[in-house]
Amino acid sequence: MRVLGDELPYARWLLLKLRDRRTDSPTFRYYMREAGRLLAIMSSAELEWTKESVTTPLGVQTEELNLAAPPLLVGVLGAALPLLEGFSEVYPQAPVGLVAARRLEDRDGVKVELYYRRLPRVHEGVAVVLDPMLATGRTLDRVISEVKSLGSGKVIVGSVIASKQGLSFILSRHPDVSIYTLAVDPELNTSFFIVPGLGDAGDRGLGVSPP
Ligand SMILES: O=P(O)(O)OC[C@H]1O[C@H](OP(=O)(O)OP(=O)(O)O)[C@H](O)[C@@H]1O
Ligand SMILES: O=c1cc[nH]c(=O)[nH]1
Repeated sequence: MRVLGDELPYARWLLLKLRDRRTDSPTFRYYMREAGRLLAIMSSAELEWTKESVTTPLGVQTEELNLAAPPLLVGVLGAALPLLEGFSEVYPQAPVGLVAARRLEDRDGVKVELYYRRLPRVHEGVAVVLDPMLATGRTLDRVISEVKSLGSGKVIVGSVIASKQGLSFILSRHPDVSIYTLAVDPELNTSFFIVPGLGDAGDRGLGVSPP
C-alpha cells in the first residue's frame, strides 16, 4: 500500500484544496482530476510495459517504454467520475467500466447494493478500481470481488482518502490488491463518513445532491 501524501508535498496540497469546505464544485472537480492523474502516474510501475525502439530527430535510435496492455479502469459512480477522468487522461487507450453502488446503513453497519454494472464479460489483465472515498470499505469489497470475477490477474485500487478501518477491512478481504491513496484518516463518524475527510465526494464533485 502507498500513501502518496507521505511521499509528496504535491499530494498534500491537493488534499488541502479537496478538504477545504470553501472549495466550490468546479474547483473540487478540477483537483479530483489532478488526484486521478497523480494516482495514474504513481501506480505506473504496477502496469505491464514493453521496451520500444524510437528514432529521435537526430536520427539516433534509443529504447523507451510503451504500455504492453492498457488496464481496465473501473469507476464507482458517481464520486469517482472526475477521478476516473484524470486517470484516463494519462492512459487514454484504457477501456472504462462503470459500476454504481448504494450504501444502506442500518444498526449493524453498512450493506452495499450494486445496482448498475457496465463491465466487459472477461478481463484477464490488470484492472484499476477508482473510488475517492474508502470509508467502511464495503463498497470497494463488492466492486473488487466483481472485478476479480471477470478474471483480472491483478487489481489496483486508486483512492483519495481511506479510513484506517476501511483499509484494514479491504486488506483482510483482499490481501492481493495494491492500494494507492493520498491520505489515511483516523476514523468514521456515526454516519460512516470519514473524519476529518472531505465531506460527500459525490455531491461536491458533481455539484448536485441526490434526493
Ligand atoms: O467504504 P464505504 O463505506 O462503502 O463508502 C464508500 C462509498 O461512499 C461513496 O459513495 P456514496 O455512497 O457517497 O455515493 P455517491 O458517489 O453517489 O455520492 C464513495 O464514493 C464510495 O463509493
Ligand atoms: O466520507 C465519506 C464517506 C462516504 N462517502 C463520501 O462521499 N464521503
